[in-house]
Amino acid sequence: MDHVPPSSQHDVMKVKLFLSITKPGIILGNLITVIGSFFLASQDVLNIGVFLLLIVGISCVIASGCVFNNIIDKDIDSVMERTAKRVLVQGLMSDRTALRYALILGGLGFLCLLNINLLSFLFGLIGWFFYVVIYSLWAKRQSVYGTMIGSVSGAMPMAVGYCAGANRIDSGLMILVLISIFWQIPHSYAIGLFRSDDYKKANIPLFSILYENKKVTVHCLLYIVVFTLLCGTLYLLDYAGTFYLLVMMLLCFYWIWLTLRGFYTLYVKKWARSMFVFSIVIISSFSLLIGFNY
Ligand code: HEM
Ligand SMILES: CC(C)=CCC/C(C)=C/CC/C(C)=C/COP(=O)(O)OP(=O)(O)O
Repeated sequence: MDHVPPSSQHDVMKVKLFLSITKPGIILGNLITVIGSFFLASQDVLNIGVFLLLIVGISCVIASGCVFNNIIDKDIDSVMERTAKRVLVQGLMSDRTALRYALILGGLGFLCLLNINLLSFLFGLIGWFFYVVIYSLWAKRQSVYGTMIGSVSGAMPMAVGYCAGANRIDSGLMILVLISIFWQIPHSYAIGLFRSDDYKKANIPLFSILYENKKVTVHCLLYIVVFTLLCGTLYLLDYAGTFYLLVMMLLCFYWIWLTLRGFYTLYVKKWARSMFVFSIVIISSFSLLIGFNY
């Protein structure tokens, strides 16, 4: 027998809807990079108040962007198997409610970032603008460069974290942004390969759909080699220590080896999925290492 009263069950369902429409997986992934870059930039002094404002602020700003994306992408999401069960596609929430929710999340998030410093606020705004306006409204549907544009937005949470800790633009910030961009492109090309049927159905002009697998693999390899060099540069400029360098180089070489296997694999989707999983492993390890090994 079910002992939960129907009204509480209804409330739990509602909370779940409001949570899932914010894409919690993407928020959590970004939070790992935000925390790493904040700890790296904070060096000796860790301001707990700023840390809390940062976590709440950037989570709400990303959540706002993701709810807007859900509203804009409803037609695309409805034809892709992976996204067909999303809240708005299923009609479980009205667009109007979602829009109000996105505005409240954005307002709250930007207020928190503004209370940290102007740079954190501005980088948050750039990230939101790139994701909602340039990526979701235009590039994802129209341009083969959609992934590059999306990756600019995805790099901004790291810039926000860095500026919350250091409040300046310097070589450390620029390398972190580049590392994030060069990581995201193979991350999303891999997804494009193992979800190719979905993206074809939705008519999304992804690089990994328009070009043959070998060319995509060559591009992934180039991005990952540059990512490796950038990781090394962070050590050379003294932003990270020897333990960071050793572990990162091992992980990068493994990623390069995994990419090379793409040239002769017969199971492209299986290989692409392993590239996606490893991209998550390497960015999480990177964030932990820069955060704890000054
Ligand atoms: C720093 C930026 C990024 C981070 C930290 C990140 C992190 C993640 C994480 C942790 C997941 C798994 C959780 C989930 O599926 O909800 C994921 C999935 C995904 N990411 Fe990323 N991502 C970033 C950028 C991008 C970019 C630029 C794109 C595409 C242009 C992208 C597209 C996707 C898609 C489509 C999935 C779902 C994959 C699937 O299950 O089929 N991500 N990302
Ligand atoms: C400050 C700020 C708001 C930064 C943005 C952070 C962020 C959301 C990063 C992910 C970037 C991205 C292009 C994801 C794919 O979206 P998609 O719409 O192609 O994914 P989907 O198919 O799962 O909807």
